[in-house]
Amino acid sequence: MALDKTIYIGAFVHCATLTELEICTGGSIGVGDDGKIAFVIKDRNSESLPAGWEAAREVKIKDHGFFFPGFIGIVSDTHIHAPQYPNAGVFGKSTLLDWLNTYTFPLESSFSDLANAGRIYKRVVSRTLSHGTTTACYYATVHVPATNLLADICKEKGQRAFVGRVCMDQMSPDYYRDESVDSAIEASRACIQHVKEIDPGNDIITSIITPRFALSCSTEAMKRLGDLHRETGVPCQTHISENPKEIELVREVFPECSSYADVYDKAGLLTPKMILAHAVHLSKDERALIKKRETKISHCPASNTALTSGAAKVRELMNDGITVGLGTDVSGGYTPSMLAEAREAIFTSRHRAMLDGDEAKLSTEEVLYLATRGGAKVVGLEERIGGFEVGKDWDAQMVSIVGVDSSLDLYQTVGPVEIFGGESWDDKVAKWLYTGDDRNTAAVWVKGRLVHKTSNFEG
Ligand SMILES: O=c1[nH]c(=O)c2nc[nH]c2[nH]1
Repeated sequence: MALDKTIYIGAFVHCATLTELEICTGGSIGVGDDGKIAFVIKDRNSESLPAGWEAAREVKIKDHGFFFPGFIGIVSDTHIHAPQYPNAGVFGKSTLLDWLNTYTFPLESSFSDLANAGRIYKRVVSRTLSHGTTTACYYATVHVPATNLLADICKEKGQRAFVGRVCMDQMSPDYYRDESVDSAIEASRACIQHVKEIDPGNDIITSIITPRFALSCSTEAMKRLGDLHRETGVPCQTHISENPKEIELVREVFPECSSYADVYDKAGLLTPKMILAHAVHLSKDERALIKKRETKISHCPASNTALTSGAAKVRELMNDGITVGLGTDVSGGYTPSMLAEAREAIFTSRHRAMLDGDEAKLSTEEVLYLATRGGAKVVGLEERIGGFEVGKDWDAQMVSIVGVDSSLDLYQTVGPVEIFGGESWDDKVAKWLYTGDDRNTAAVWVKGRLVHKTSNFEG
């Protein structure tokens, strides 16, 4: 469907590098009818519009707001369990292995009911879009029809998504598991085929091979999934080194492997197109192997704290040259908001700094980078999304922030971000990060298509 050529006018902010934001307060970005950025004007006072754009539609930022790249889930969200959304905030005092058995497997098994799956998946996609998540890496369940439905819903609502059918053929409950290696592979192939049919060019939907984690997959299943990965080129995602008891069990179940990372490596799964979630307790040798294989990591700080899994050493991972993004890990993580996740990443890093020294601290700029450009690299789309450059897709959110006006009632302002007038632009971005929420996400676009808007959006 062709889109209107549109010029987005006003302040825009994106990550120039890991440590620097580029803030253009008087900019214009032209987006063509193909949803791609056609031009970027950083200062409207000194540059004029390219020819042919005089009659284009205009969308203007008001007050203290700005355009920001969509989150890659890494905001992009690089790790989210869509079927677990009804349990967001429900985890008690559990830790990973009892949490899976008490809360997670019973809920996921209910996705054999397609009507139930549709109700929940529609909500997850709408909710994550409302928080500015333009790309999400979803774990679905073992069920083929429900997984395919999630892909259909993402396509219909316009969210860029990686959709994975979960494989689990061992150490899983009788009521929720793959019956055999053959049936697991066949079901994975069926989901890959479905995505090929609904989006042959992976324009916005991509299938992703998803062994749940080493404990729930036999060596044979992981090897066959590794073969499927090589044969199809379809990316992969799984969990690694999240919880000490889990790691101990992996050692017992796979005595022939030298480490958790080695289990995946021996199966042919440790590749540049694999996303490993958590990576809390990796050894130096495992980090070196992951770096060598160019495998990516999704840092999930909210979940790691909620399930008391540990505080990942993100600075160490980044210093090693490993590509890191952010994941909400709903429902190990309590929030579908990447903005909240970015805050959690900052606070987890402050706790690390109290143990390891100040270098561990992550800055505002760094977590916003992880949530945008970092996430784009994790999902292999850094040429297409993550920042505002000519040729990239317009995956963006309009951040709406109004100044404090004493004539307005407390609840007539937009969300809890309070701008009193003395703030620099860096301060405004920091205030959004620390105090903002989805009320500040006035509109969201994926590949130029408006996929979410609130009453604060006029355009
Ligand atoms: O955070 C997590 N969520 C899950 O669903 C899961 N499964 C295995 N390991 C896991 N970790």
